[in-house]
Amino acid sequence: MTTPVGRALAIENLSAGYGGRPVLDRLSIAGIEPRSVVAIVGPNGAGKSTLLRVLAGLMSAQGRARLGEDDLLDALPEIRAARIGFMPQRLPAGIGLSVIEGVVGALRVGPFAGTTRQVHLRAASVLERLGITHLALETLDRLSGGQRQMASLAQALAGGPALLLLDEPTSALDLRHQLHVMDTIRSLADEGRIVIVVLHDLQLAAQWADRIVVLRDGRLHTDAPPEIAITPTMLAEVYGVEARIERCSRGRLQIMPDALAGHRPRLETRSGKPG
Ligand SMILES: Nc1ncnc2c1ncn2[C@@H]1O[C@H](COP(=O)(O)OP(=O)(O)OP(=O)(O)O)[C@@H](O)[C@H]1O
Repeated sequence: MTTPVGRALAIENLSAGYGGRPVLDRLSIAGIEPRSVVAIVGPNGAGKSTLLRVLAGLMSAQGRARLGEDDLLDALPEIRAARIGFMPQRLPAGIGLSVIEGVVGALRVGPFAGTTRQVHLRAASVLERLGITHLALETLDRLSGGQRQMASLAQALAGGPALLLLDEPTSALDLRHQLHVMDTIRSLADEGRIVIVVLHDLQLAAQWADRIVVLRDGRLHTDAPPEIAITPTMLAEVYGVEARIERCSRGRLQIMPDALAGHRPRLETRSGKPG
């Protein structure tokens, strides 16, 4: 894939909501450099998807979100299409296209300029990169949840955008595909892109992200590298969970949730009865 020009992303005082109900509240995330993977984490309803939708231009907001020289909130649709690849939490149903037609469609609206043959070759190479060539002719509507996620990811990264916004790309995937997708995300960033990925799996976030942004109630709670962001205190404050954090033999963080904060776990005796 072509290497995009590196552009830093800066989010300043972003506020957004639905029908007058505020969700994001003056959210600022300082300079996100090209080649970085930023994991957005936080409890259900914290505003993670809303943040991605705002950055993708799918809802209006106050504040600024600058990608290089462009303010994404004011950008023309063609500028956004050229710069951003967005993978929603769920691909809309009722699309009668095959997997490869979906990728070709994404290339047609994006910045990729080429002959019909070039567009099809590019679409085929994207499917190959994700290991889903065998799904090329399957209808999107007839795929399993995990297969749909892979097809949706293929559409998002097809045009080689500078900024990739991925909303829970691994939530329906088996272990092997999770690793494949996170590995692909890492290599996409290493090519010069920014990848912002919403994840519920903190273990994956700790292993693959350069930076963890924790949202709580639409506000920034923490923005730091994994070793600093993921702490028992953060897990208690944000998720209401008591957890231990240890390092495995490879030095990676291991998160072990023990109980809801303030609740003692029921200990089983050998006889299987609570002790
Ligand atoms: N289309 C919508 N209309 C009205 N309110 C919405 C809409 N989408 C989301 N919300 C509300 O905005 C808040 C934030 O939702 P959002 O989907 O951004 O959270 P999230 O952090 O992505 O959650 P999850 O982890 O459950 O996916 C929630 O209170 C939700 O009810």
